[in-house]
Amino acid sequence: MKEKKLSPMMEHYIKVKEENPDKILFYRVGDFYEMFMDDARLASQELDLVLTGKSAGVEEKIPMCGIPYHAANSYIQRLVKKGYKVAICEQLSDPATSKGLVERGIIKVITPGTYMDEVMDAKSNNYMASISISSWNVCALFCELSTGELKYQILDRSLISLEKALLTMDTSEIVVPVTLDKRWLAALEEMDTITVSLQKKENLENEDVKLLHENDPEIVKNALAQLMAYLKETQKQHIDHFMPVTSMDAQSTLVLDYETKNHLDLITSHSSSTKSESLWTFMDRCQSAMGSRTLKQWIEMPLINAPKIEKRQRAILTLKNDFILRENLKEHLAYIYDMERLASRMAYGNASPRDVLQLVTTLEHAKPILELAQKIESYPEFKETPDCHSLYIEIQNAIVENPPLTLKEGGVFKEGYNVQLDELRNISSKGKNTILEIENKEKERTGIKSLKIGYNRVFGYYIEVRNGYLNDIKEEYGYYPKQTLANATRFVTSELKEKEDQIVHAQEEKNRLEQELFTKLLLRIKEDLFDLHSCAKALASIDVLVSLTQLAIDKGYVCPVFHPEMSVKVIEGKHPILEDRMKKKKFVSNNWIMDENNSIELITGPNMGGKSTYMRQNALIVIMAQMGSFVPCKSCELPIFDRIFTRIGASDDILTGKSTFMVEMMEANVALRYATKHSLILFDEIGRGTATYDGMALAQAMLEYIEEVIQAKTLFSTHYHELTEMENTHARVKNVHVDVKEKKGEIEFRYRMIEGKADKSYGIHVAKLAHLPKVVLERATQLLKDYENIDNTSSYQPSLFVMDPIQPEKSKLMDRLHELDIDSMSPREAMECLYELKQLADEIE
Ligand SMILES: Nc1ncnc2c1ncn2[C@@H]1O[C@H](COP(=O)(O)OP(=O)(O)OP(=O)(O)O)[C@@H](O)[C@H]1O
Repeated sequence: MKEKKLSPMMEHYIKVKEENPDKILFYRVGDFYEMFMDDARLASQELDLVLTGKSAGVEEKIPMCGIPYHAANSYIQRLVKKGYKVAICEQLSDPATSKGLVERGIIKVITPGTYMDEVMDAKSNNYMASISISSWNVCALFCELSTGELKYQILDRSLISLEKALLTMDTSEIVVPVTLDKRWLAALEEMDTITVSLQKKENLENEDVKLLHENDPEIVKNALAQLMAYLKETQKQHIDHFMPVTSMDAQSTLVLDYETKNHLDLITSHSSSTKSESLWTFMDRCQSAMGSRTLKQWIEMPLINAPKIEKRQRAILTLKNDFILRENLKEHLAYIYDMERLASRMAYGNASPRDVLQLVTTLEHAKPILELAQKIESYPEFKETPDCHSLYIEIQNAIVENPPLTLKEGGVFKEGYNVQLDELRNISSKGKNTILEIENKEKERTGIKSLKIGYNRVFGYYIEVRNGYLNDIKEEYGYYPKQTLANATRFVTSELKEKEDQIVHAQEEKNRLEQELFTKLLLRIKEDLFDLHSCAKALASIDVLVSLTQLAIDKGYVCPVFHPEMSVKVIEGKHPILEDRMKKKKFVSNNWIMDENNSIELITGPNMGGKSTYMRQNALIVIMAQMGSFVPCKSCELPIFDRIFTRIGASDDILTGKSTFMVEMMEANVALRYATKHSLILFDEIGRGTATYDGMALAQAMLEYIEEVIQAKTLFSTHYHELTEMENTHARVKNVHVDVKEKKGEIEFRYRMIEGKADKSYGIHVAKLAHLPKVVLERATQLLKDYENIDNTSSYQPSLFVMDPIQPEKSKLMDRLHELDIDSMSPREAMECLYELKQLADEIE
């Protein structure tokens, strides 16, 4: 018996699938994208599709599911959001005219990092990162296809720093070299939210070299070459709408690492309370998506340069004082679409006529916005910003006021824009009249009143005559029968055919010409891409400045003052979000005052007393101040901080599954190693995760180290009351505590920070508030009395020993030496590394 073989189409499918094992293959068959075998099983589950079977030549049916091609976008979006890659295998030849198997091939691969449909979340970025590794360090080159942004970060050669950098940027996909160390690859693949793609090494194409600056390190060049090769492979075209790469230079911004951003709920809120929100969503009064994204960047990267901060402050002050200017700007900003993404989509070539309309609307308002913004004196660059007005005039002259959603429907261009298009439009619209004229003429000469001319896709135009009148058709009329129906016959005449050819031809020509003109228009827009991006950036900044002004006005915030000394004077500071959320109770404001010689505020007081809130509010005030915003307090004098370290609340490590205590120690370690005199450290109940004496000993040792060596401004909350003794022995330690009132065994929280130490913990009182069983509370009270009678503190000695300080530079040097993989270094890398080691060593002196 002859062995059954797979059908040629299935054989082709299997071949393509073998070449793309890590992608879900959308295989175009007629009006559907079909998925087969494992892909079909997976997609049917992920997309709730019905799994059917296809007879593909062999006995057993092959699992199959499909989606209509016109609805593919939403399915692709769902798969990509879940981290899958989708390869689109399209029909490349027309099934109607091709003989044998229709030619098919992959036209595009859509991945989490390359997805750039218009429905993507407008306010958030979708970064993908190309990772290149040398034996010395790691470069993460972040790119956003939808905005054309390229920026890099150079990190230590450590997996943890890479993972944190990727999480900080909310990276959806990474491209790594195929040669990547197996251990690293496995760890990166384990990260839940990131899709990993491998790429072979390629050289950087000449035209992409212009994206780099002369002094960009070699490792950045490698990352760019790898990224461009990957994009070419997946997008099947060379991407040429990127802006030149920029460095995410840590030196010019206040460093907030991944943990700090999380602990302070800067971008996403981690609290389970539905009322809570992040600082970003709280502050955001931007009218455009570009503005919201820029505000996010300002929050994540506050400045450390006083003139740059003051530039933003002065702009807010101008806008605050000029009501008319502010209101006029707001009026125009309401019409600003996502110009950054629109311009990139156009340069990429997948823009729709509606996108072009949105760009025109944006540009129409860009000019008055930039003109108005010239009044903001601290931003002289707004005077130089291109308003792209001539491009606006050109597009406006081309596009109708209300263009259709897609090009297919036609009617995108204005009358008078192109002579040839007008002529073709004339012919096809006249065509309808011509057909009507023929119908009337035929009715007259045959005398058949019911005769009519119709159209179908198979026969084109035809004359339909009811069968009862067939005898009235004379031979000289030249009627050729085309189709016989039950009660009528359809004919054509040579005149009808000739007119039909003209009409159909004009229609096809018209469509082709509109497509051609639209492509030309996109290319014209692409010529101004650079200007469009600078204009978009300026509009986004103006939007943020107006938004910050409105926030300051709505909430009565004040302008912070910066000084070179390391003293802090925040009068009546408030937690911006908590203050706003409190409806029934009033938020109690608190001063935060630390003079030059003060380094540590040791905060004691009962649980629920407001210690964490006080620490967080101070960190948020610092961040808001250094991003240029006004702040929630009565007056505010601050130094410029270089970095904020936080250890607040209990959390496990989402990366490596470390215990709460371990994470606490690791975070404390980072602060102790890298904090400087200009840093701000927030330690919330450090040491509570272990036995009391262990915890207390660790806490005191850390405090002593900060006090004696680092001298960073530190807010340290604790329930170890013994630590408050340090105030007497360590000059830079100051005790503060939260005020509570105790009345007949009940406590009343005052949320006010006052000088001095707390005398009691009130833990049992708080437990009572939580409605613990009465018997448990009674037993605890009794035990507490017993404990208090044993004098524990007499054995406790606040230490005065002087520690050998860890020099941050020295530990950095040692870390680097340990990390070195000398065998895999090229002579050049070895040389570069030697220079860097020498520099580190010099810094220690
Ligand atoms: N300044 C304030 N004004 C009004 N209410 C406040 C203030 N500070 C805190 N609260 C309220 O008290 C609650 C507890 O505050 P917070 O978490 O800061 O206490 P805590 O002292 O850190 O407690 P624990 O030691 O248990 O962590 C807050 O959720 C808020 O509702």
